[in-house]
Amino acid sequence: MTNILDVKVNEFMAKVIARNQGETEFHQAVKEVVESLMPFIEENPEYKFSKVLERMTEPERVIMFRVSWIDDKGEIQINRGYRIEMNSAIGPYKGGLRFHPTVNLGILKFLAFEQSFKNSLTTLPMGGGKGGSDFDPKGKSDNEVMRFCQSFMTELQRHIGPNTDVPAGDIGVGGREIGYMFGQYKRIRNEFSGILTGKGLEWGGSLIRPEATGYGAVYFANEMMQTRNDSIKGKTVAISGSGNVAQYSVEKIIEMGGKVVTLSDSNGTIYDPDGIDEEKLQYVMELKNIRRGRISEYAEKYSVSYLEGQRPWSIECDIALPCATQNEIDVDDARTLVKNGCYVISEGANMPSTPEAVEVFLESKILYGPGKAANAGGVAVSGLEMTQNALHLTWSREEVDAKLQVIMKNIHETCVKYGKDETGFVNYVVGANIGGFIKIANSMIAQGYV
Ligand SMILES: NC(=O)C1=CN([C@@H]2O[C@H](COP(=O)(O)OP(=O)(O)OC[C@H]3O[C@@H](n4cnc5c(N)ncnc54)[C@H](OP(=O)(O)O)[C@@H]3O)[C@@H](O)[C@H]2O)C=CC1
Ligand SMILES: O=C(O)CCC(=O)C(=O)O
Repeated sequence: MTNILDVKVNEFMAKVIARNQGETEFHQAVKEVVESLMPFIEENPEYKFSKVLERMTEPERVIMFRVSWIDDKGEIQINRGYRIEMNSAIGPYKGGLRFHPTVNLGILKFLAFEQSFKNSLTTLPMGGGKGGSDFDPKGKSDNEVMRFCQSFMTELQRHIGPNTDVPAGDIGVGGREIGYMFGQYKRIRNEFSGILTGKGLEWGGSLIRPEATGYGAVYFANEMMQTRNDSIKGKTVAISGSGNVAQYSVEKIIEMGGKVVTLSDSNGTIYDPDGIDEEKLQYVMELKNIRRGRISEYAEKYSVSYLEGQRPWSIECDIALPCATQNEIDVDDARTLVKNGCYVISEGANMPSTPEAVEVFLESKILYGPGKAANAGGVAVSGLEMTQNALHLTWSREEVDAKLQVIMKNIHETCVKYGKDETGFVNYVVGANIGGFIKIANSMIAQGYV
């Protein structure tokens, strides 16, 4: 028999799909949230009458612009730039910029939508936003990346500000790109202010911001495991990706006594059964952040297996940390992980599991931490960077890390509060969605029908 709530979800989604045609990742992100929230909204009619969810799925503002720049051969290149200003009910728009050839409107809208909930979960005053470009930094010289970033910021600077919209990094945007964009903003506006986070330490950045997403995802896994009197010590961990989030996840897992056996990039996976130790991690950081090489070089250097064109999910592990990109765990990967004994998933990436994969994790009753809760540590420390900028001071590494740990603990508690069912099982998807929603929804109602 069809459930009345399913009918309502389907009706809601039919409207979202009709208004946002072809934006499949956005539909996916919205559906997951609507499925979690529909029972809660039915029980709390003030949210229904004020159409909060309908308003939350419509960005407050979408900015799209041309980015022209000149490559090293003197040829003009044209890319498209975006900024999605999704929701400012609880603070200035906040969220990363992604530079990757797959970037399009639908992907950025899914990211901005998820970001609004994630930022609310941190308890810090940050609204949701996301942006980027279909520019591909791979294979470009530093000068080409600089010219692109300068052109991108020449337009973006009109739309951002420390109390308006504060972008940061995401895929393809790290310290180098943030530096070039910050320099261009300062040149145009003649103003040194906290308009980006992830800045260099010498010019307004926060200690622990580069580490924060990876560390936070590991802290979140640890919090989930503690509910079963378990810990990371002695566990085998599979990690995907080899960029910012993956690298600092490895660092924290090593520190907490676990063993990381995989890393990957878009070409393939390395499998190191002895584990990636601190020295090997330094090699990965140099390979990826300075030489900008491929992870296959790790396999050659340390004589371990390289699984060309494959993701890490066939490797036996206790804990999986997807830290690459959206939809990188499909239903078959999820079944393989569970069959092989994996019982903790903490998502460093945004929406890395397909809806069918999430269903497998929830049905198996493993500890599954969705990205909007598990990877909130990055934006949380961005929020702390904003606070330090506003106060014109800097906190020590220990202070920032302590605050990050408290924030991750609180996010976990919020998920438990709203996600625990009558059997005692915690559905972290439901918990994160309801926990993130309430603060935004109440603020939107208080601020009128805008
Ligand atoms: N940086 C942050 O603070 C935060 C990041 N995130 C999320 O974490 C994930 C990783 O981001 P981050 O580490 O910053 O990005 P980086 O650019 O530093 O690294 C991305 C990694 O993922 C791989 N990757 C990217 N796209 C694909 C793809 N389509 N298929 C397979 N592999 C891919 C890259 O491989 P290759 O080099 O081959 O492209 C690289 O190893 C993203 O989902 C991001 O949204 C979430 C919260 C905060
Ligand atoms: O630090 C930030 O502002 C954004 C981080 C981010 O892009 C994310 O949480 O997905």
